[in-house]
Amino acid sequence: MPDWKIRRANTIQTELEVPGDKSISHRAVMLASMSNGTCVIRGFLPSEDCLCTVAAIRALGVPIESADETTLIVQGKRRVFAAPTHDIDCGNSGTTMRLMSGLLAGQPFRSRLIGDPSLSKRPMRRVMEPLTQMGAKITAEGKDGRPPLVIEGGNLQPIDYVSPVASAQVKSAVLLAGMFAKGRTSVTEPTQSRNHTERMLEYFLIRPQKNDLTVSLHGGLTPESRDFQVPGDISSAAFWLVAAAAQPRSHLLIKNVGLNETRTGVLAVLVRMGAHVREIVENEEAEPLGVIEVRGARLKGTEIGGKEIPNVIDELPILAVAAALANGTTVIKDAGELRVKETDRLAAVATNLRAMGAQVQETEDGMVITGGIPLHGARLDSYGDHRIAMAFAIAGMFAEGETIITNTDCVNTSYPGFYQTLERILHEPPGQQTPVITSLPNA
Ligand SMILES: O=C(O)C1=C[C@@H](OP(=O)(O)O)[C@@H](O)[C@H](O)C1
Ligand SMILES: C=C(OP(=O)(O)O)C(=O)O
Repeated sequence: MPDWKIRRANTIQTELEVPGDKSISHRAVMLASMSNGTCVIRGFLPSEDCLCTVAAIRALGVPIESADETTLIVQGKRRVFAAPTHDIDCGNSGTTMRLMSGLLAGQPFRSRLIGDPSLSKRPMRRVMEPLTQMGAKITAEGKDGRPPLVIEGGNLQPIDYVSPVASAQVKSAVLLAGMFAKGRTSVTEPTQSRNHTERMLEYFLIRPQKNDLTVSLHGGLTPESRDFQVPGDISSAAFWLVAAAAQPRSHLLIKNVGLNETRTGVLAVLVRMGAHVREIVENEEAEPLGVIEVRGARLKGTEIGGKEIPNVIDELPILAVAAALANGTTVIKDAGELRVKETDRLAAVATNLRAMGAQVQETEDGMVITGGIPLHGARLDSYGDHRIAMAFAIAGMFAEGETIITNTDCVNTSYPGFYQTLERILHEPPGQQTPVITSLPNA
């Protein structure tokens, strides 16, 4: 993909939808593959990360057909998989590697998981430790628990695992392995992370139990095959939410978007920053889904930390951009996990914001942003990280002069079509944009 060239944008007055949720798409394919029949997954996200999960599951002998780009038909294999004949390539996707590790830990064969250069630098001990305690043999071929991973599984014992990190990937890896263990496996996390695995296990009638920060399940059960609707990804919506929230007179409606309470922290933060945000859950089957409406305002700084962090973890780059556009100081803390994502997101955000003229002080586990200083265009690297590319495309919409984002192919890992929507918003003057026809009641 060529470099993106971005100029200051008009106000946004439009409505749009975002592609399917990435976390939920991965999990839907994995659980459907273990089920006892055919599952049709609608609204699937056809991004590179999720297609890695599809390829990984196909490599285990599970037939997956695509009726169209966003509809998959998965023939569940009742938790009995075939040994892969080649390495499983997880590409850029931490979720694929960590969740597949859990599933493969339960299989009586050897598999090898590889990733791209970015994934090959990410820590895997966090899943190796509990899965090894359960009885799987896992070797990391990279330094200090880095990929590739070689897994020889089967014959698992249940554990009660107390995770040192609030990570949905760790929790999900242990729960997926627990499906193959003899007895009850539990995971306790330090703070609530996204709960899609628990919700989906419930939907597929595995009936996990939840007690505060502990989730447990009985091994040996086969998920009951069911069709599944994936909602739009609120982490993808977050880019447009900030673009509208930070611009007085903007008005944006996002439809068919996931509103799971462990993912909507971005809305709470934008409200604290002074934006007018409303959400309505219209449908709740496996996952709540509905509409978000945002009206822009002059934003003000806030503090983001503690228990809120797992709920906004992927939105912190775009929230840092919002902070640079807001009046006053924003403090982001307790977010050290950002250093082990696709790139060191704290360093990448601080470097790029500074290149645009913002005042940012990076800390060990966050940053302090003094907002309100006008941004100017700059040439910015994405560092191969989709969320950095998209966050700074939005920053460019508020900057004087031209912003160039290089290394933009990475956006296909989570949001194919992002640039097309960006172009539509940049080039359609407010009067010609798809109008916001529906406004939520009492708007
Ligand atoms: O479970 C998931 O689908 C995810 C969990 C989060 O990672 P951690 O579990 O490492 O916090 C998040 O950053 C990632 O984008 C997706
Ligand atoms: C961190 C992310 O994903 P993953 O861990 O699956 O690579 C993300 O999408 O921001």
